[in-house]
Order: sequence, then structure tokens, then C-alpha cells
Amino acid sequence: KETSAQKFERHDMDSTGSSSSATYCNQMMKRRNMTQGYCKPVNTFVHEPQTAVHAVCSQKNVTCKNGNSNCYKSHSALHITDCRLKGNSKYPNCDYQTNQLQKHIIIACEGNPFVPVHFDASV
Ligand SMILES: Nc1ncnc2c1ncn2[C@@H]1O[C@H](C(=O)NS(=O)(=O)C[C@H]2[C@@H](O)[C@H](n3ccc(=O)[nH]c3=O)O[C@@H]2CO)[C@@H](O)[C@H]1O
Repeated sequence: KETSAQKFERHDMDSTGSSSSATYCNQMMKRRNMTQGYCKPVNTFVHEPQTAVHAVCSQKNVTCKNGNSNCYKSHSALHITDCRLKGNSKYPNCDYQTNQLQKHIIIACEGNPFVPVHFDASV
């Protein structure tokens, strides 16, 4: 069974990729298994080393969208790619808009070791 930390790695980490071509999201959402059964509507990939993303768990503590207090906002803007399902996209052909951005990320962290488990937002 996949842990929430492993799920975060699969959903949100891409330390290698950065040149987000127009088809980056269509390829990656499929490759990382987020188009099985339904097209995940919104998903962000972070193009930073794992150490840099784990470090966010000790940065600015902020309230999560769900009201929990275990969210953390990165001090700096990080390289991310936002994938957003296009309006005319029809399952199983999940068609995404690919947006390469530099924004602060807000993630939830949990456990011992204290690691990222959920991508909350980018600002
Ligand atoms: N505080 C917490 N502490 C611990 N765990 C917490 C906490 N909060 C939730 N989880 C858990 O996380 C799991 C999960 O999948 N949550 S999810 O909201 O659906 C993920 C969102 C995100 O993947 C994506 N999104 C969204 C915006 C964006 O910019 N970029 C972007 O990628 O869209 C998804 C829907 O918004 C779920 O098991 C929930 O219980």
C-alpha cells in the first residue's frame, strides 16, 4: 500500500523535468497514474531537489485549506508546473493545460520523519 509520502512523490515531485513542453502534463499525468478511472482536475509538479521540498516542512507554518495547522509555505518561489484539465477534455483522453511557473508552494507535512504528504496550493 502506498504511503501518503510516496503518494506525494508520485503526484507532485519531478526533480529532473523542467522544460515543460506543451504536452508535459498530458505525459506526466498519465505516467504518474493520475488519469486512471478519471482525469485528476488539478495537479502541480515541483521541479526542485527532494531535499529542497522536504526543507519546506520547516519553513513558514500556515493553515491548510482544510483547516489543519500542518501546512508550510516555502520561503522562496520554486519552479513548478501546474496541470489543469481543459474544459473540452473527455475521459479517457485527459487533456491538460501545462503552465510552467515560479511560485511559493504550500504543502502539508506529517510523520516521523516529518515529510511532505499533500500539496495544498501555490501562491
Ligand atoms: N492538512 C493535511 N494534512 C495531511 N493530509 C492532508 C491534509 N489536507 C489534505 N490531506 C490529504 O491529502 C490527500 C489529497 O489528495 N488531498 S487533495 O486535496 O485532494 C490534493 C489536492 C492536490 O493534489 C491538487 N492540487 C490542488 C491545488 C494545486 O495548486 N495543486 C495541486 O496539485 O488538487 C487536489 C485537490 O485540491 C487526501 O488524502 C487528504 O486527506
